[in-house]
Amino acid sequence: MKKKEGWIQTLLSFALPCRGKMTVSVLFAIISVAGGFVPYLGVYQIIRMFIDKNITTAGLLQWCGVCLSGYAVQVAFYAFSTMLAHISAYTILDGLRRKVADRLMYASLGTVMSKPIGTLKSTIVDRIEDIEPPLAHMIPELSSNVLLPVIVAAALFTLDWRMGLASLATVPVALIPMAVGMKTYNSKYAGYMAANANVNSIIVEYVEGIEVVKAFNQATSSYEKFAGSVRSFRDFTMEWFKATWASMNLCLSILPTTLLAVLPVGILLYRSGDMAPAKLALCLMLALGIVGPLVKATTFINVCKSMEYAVQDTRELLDMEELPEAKHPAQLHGSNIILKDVSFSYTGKTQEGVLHHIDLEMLSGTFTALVGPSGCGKSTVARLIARFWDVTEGAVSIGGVDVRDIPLKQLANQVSFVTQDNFLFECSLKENIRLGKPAATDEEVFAAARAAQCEEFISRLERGWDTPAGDAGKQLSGGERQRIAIARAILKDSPIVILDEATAFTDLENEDKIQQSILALSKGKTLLVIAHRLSTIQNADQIVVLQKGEIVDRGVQKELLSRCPLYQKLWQAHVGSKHWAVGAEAIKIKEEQAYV
Ligand SMILES: Nc1ncnc2c1ncn2[C@@H]1O[C@H](COP(=O)(O)OP(=O)(O)OP(=O)(O)O)[C@@H](O)[C@H]1O
Repeated sequence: MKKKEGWIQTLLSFALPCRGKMTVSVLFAIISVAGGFVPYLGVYQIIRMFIDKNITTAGLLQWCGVCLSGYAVQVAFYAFSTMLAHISAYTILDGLRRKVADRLMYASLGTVMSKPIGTLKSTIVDRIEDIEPPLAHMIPELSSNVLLPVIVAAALFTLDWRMGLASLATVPVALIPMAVGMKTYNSKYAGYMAANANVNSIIVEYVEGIEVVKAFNQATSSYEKFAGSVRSFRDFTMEWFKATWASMNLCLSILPTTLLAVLPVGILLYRSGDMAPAKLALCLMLALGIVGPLVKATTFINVCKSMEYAVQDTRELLDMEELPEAKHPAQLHGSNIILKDVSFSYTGKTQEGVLHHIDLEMLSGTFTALVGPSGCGKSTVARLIARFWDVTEGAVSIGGVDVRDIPLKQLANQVSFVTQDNFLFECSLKENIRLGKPAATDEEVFAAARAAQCEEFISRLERGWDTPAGDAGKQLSGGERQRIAIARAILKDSPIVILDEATAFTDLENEDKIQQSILALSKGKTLLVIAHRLSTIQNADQIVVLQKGEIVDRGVQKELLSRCPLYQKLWQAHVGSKHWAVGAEAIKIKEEQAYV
């Protein structure tokens, strides 16, 4: 089994495309730190001039200039270092988001759908963003905050090893309460992240389900659930804070007390004649210089931890298994679709199978309809043809080639899938239709929309074709949204069209328009309709009746009506529902009863 790599290794692999810029950024940070050290030396020389009574204006100006130059180098290189670190950080973030998006595209739909939408959103938007501050700030800041005390301590040891030791004397003392506070840090941080994820998912559920919440008057109980999770998040963080604030504050109070040891040692050395006053002044200045950066470095502990989680969550998405893909374009012969002894289970376990030994042939240019009770596996058949999942047993082929041997892009060009969701993207209606063929001219888009019977309702909208889908979505009926999706598929003009009908029931006018748009879409194509409205499939070349994942009969409508009890039942239910359509009240009742 492949050994799981550590998060730092993973982060470094993310940073690989920017390794040049990152290295230069670190180098600049080091130069900046070295520049920051120069003023200490300048001040030391000035103090020496005073003590030796050797003060000259030129000497003073010279050392002031040295101090200023050192400071200028520190500031300028720090700015360059942060700039490079930011450019690298955003380039890395951009690359990561693209890679995750690619993974979502090439992983099986099942793998993607097994991740809660809240988790996907929070990883792609928030968690990846969490990697930016550490990358952009930690490199220059951490390198200076760690490197500067190290250089200063080394300088102190060089000047006098006793002063060097004294300057570090309080550090181990400060580390004791810190170690106590950090004892449960990993488990507490994990708990914090879990509580945070819980709040996130409850917020997403609350917002996404707001329609149901309102419809079923669940505002109070849903709000309580939401408020409860926020409360428990607050309680958890408060408890953690209470448990650690004393030790962490103790650590932060002890860390800056370097003078407590340096001052007495320095005075003793001075009195014994081992240390000149100028050297003592320099040692005291240097000792003070250790404190600030060290305290700042402790704040990076949390930043590192949040980055660890962000890197791991991102890695998890990047590790999603991709569907194995053929490398070379396949030679397809027509657009026949053949399912040969196909069995399928969403879980991969045979005993939980949804389809059992399906043999089905759809010839090029013919119209096939799949009917059957709800949950019998109609949509699953369609998804296997579009290779949203791979079959568990058997094979699906298009144009004589197993779909697993057709590159995904080529397959996507072969098949138009109009699903029940009729998802509209956040752009204008015109652009939503153009998604079917990005290079299409406006005229081609309008022609497709006309063929899909969209023109009339789009012209009713104030901004017409340019209405943003979000605004339009609120004003469009389910049937109208479906016609937009059909227009998209007409424009795509692929040889195979799969239509998963949206609703079991629609008003007669809408049904007629949908019928006309399907007719325009399916001219000369291999058409597969997952039928909920049996009136739309009466003229199908073959109607396939599914029950519990098995084909129970197939034929044209006339044949099935004469011999297939299940089809007769479905037809009766459909015809019955038509009668109910007379009154608006009745429509509601029948919608609840419709089970096809
Ligand atoms: N992503 C999934 N993961 C696990 N099980 C699923 C998934 N999608 C569907 N199923 C199950 O597979 C079975 C067949 O579902 P499918 O959607 O193919 O039925 P259908 O005949 O199209 O139903 P409907 O007419 O209600 O749309 C059902 O029992 C369903 O619960």
